[in-house]
Amino acid sequence: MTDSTVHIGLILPDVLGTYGDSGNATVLAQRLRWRGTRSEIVPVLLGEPVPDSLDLYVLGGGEDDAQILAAQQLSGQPGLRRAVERGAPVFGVCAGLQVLGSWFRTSSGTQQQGLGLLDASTVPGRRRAVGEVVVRLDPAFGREPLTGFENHRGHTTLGPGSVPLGRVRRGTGNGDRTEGACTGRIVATYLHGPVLARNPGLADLLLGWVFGHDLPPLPLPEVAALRRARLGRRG
Ligand SMILES: NC(=O)CC[C@H](N)C(=O)O
Repeated sequence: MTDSTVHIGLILPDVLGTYGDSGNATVLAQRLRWRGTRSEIVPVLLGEPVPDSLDLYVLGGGEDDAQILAAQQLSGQPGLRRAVERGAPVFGVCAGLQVLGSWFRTSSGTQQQGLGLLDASTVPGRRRAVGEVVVRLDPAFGREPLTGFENHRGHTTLGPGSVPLGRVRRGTGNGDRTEGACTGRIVATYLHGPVLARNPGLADLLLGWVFGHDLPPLPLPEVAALRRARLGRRG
């Protein structure tokens, strides 16, 4: 952090804004506010350079054509890559995951290079995956199951340079019973929700990386109740 304000880069919300994933930036800012830390959401729109100085970056989901545009726009400039080299966390959702990967092929057969920040390649599956997802997380990413909503056709295969976030209990995820991808501090998932609203532990994992230490939990009964409902648990 350059000062006591955490700067959250919201990358291309005008292009990757279809599924409400910009809410992930709002969740991060609110969790900081609840802990008494100032933050600023910095939207980076199409045609603007990505500043390499921000503390954390989020990318959302979008349609095939939108994500081709996003990949072309982001690969033509050094901002995000420089930020990653500095150790800044990056969080991508669905199209964001695919764009952060090595390459993806869309439903119409167009193949597009991604940013290569994740070792992940994506091809269209036979049918669209739509619905609720529950994932058993690898303990490195949290102890509680990840929940969210998926709406995508892409199936993603990880190479040795990335690890999945966990294994799918319900839903499709990457398409091979794994879900999401991580390399260093780059984390991506197929889940919408916004996913950080539904999974505050994942939000705090990212924020902990910004601060360099784990953050104390925020006891929020309404968030806990929502999680229980999503997981089909009583009480
Ligand atoms: N929800 C999304 O971001 C969709 C991503 C991509 N267009 C797919 O269908 O796989």
